[in-house]
Amino acid sequence: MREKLVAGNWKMHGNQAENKSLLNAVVAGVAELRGKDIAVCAPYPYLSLVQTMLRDTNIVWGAQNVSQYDKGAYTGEISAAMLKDFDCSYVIVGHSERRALYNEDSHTVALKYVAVQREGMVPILCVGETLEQRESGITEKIISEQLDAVMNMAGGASLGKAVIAYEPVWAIGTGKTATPQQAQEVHEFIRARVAIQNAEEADNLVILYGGSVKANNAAELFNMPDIDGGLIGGASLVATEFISICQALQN
Ligand SMILES: O=C[C@H](O)COP(=O)(O)O
Repeated sequence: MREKLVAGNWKMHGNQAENKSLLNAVVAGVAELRGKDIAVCAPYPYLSLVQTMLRDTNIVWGAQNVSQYDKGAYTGEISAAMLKDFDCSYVIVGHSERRALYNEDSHTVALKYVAVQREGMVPILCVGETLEQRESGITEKIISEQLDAVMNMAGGASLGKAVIAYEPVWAIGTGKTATPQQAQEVHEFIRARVAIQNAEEADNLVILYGGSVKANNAAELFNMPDIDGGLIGGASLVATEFISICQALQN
């Protein structure tokens, strides 16, 4: 039985005061949801703050990126071991903003994925197509390439302890959500693709949907058979919205 998960991705937003007030509200608002998997992925400078504020709560925290290297002369980079040192649970890898704005290719994403798993954390691997790719009918080809880079990684990246987030690029921050049916179709494809290599892992794999999830559409999305929760951007910055989205896990 797969556990559903809601993970907030704060992206590059917030400051100490705003983060404290957001977390205070969210912690109180989801306290009754003990047993549900809830995470927030904060910007690096706030890792310590988030770690401290979430101690003894039912929310875990994650990071939004990681270096593919273990250690060394990589100015400005943050290693998986450093994140683990702050009790990080999840690390987003391959977000479309990083693929598009920082030229992260699927091979680099796969190296990051492996680095996260090596430290015992759970990677949230983002995959998804642009509008142009969808309209050209190559959504499945794009997703397959992004998945295969990880599945075919030498040394064997496991999809056993991982989360996949399907994030159609055209739905991110646009207010244009994929319909539950559109999302379900791709989620089902992802699970089937993973099942070719390992049916049990595919069955247990948590696949999140991300892209303009709000309080008013979360339940409908999360009720689809292959949608196991959400990766939430903008709405994770608004306590009432994020709490309602977490509550939608119960339906
Ligand atoms: O990581 C989160 C996604 O990019 C979705 O962002 P959004 O909810 O603001 O559309």
